[in-house]
Amino acid sequence: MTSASSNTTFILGGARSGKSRFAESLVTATGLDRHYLATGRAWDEEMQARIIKHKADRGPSWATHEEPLDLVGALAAIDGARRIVLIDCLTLWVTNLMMEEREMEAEFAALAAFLPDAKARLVFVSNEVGLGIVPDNRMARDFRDHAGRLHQMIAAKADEVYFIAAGLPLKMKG
Ligand SMILES: Nc1nc2c(ncn2[C@@H]2O[C@H](COP(=O)(O)OP(=O)(O)OP(=O)(O)O)[C@@H](O)[C@H]2O)c(=O)[nH]1
Repeated sequence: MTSASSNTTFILGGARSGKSRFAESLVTATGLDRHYLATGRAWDEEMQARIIKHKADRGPSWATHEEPLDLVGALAAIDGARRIVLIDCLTLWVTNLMMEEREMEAEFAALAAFLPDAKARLVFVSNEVGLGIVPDNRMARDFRDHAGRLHQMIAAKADEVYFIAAGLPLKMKG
């Protein structure tokens, strides 16, 4: 559970590591107004079905927001005291920014600048994609590097950081 004073939590883990479930239980335990900010897009039927199930599993006590690119704009629109926002997930945001050929460092800097001013508590979820072998193509290497830089920035600013493996949280900071 996050401590009462923590404002930003970062949850990092592999695919199907249980990070989203851990993040959702952490948010629920705070008793604050729950907001889910999805960066993912329903690009095929499998993803559509997965999203429908995720929404049903979260239930009506969550407000759902979907924003693939303007993360800071979406956070600013949701922001407010007594609120907690689960952002799921940063690697999909990085993917979407790369597809639109956005200036990554500027996007990351805008997010870094927003964090200290946020009135809502923020819980970021992301995929650790840097533990395998070096990808054999340029785009995948760029993606891995952007994600790694963004993760370092968020972890440095977060009050609490967890790494999730096999459904088990390892607290790394806070
Ligand atoms: N657009 C949209 N996407 C959603 C919604 N709910 C969940 N998602 C997406 O579903 C993704 C997580 O689902 P999964 O692929 O099943 O989980 P995972 O991240 O591989 O696995 P875990 O580590 O176990 O959480 C998130 O990154 C979200 O972007 C929603 O309401 N709308």
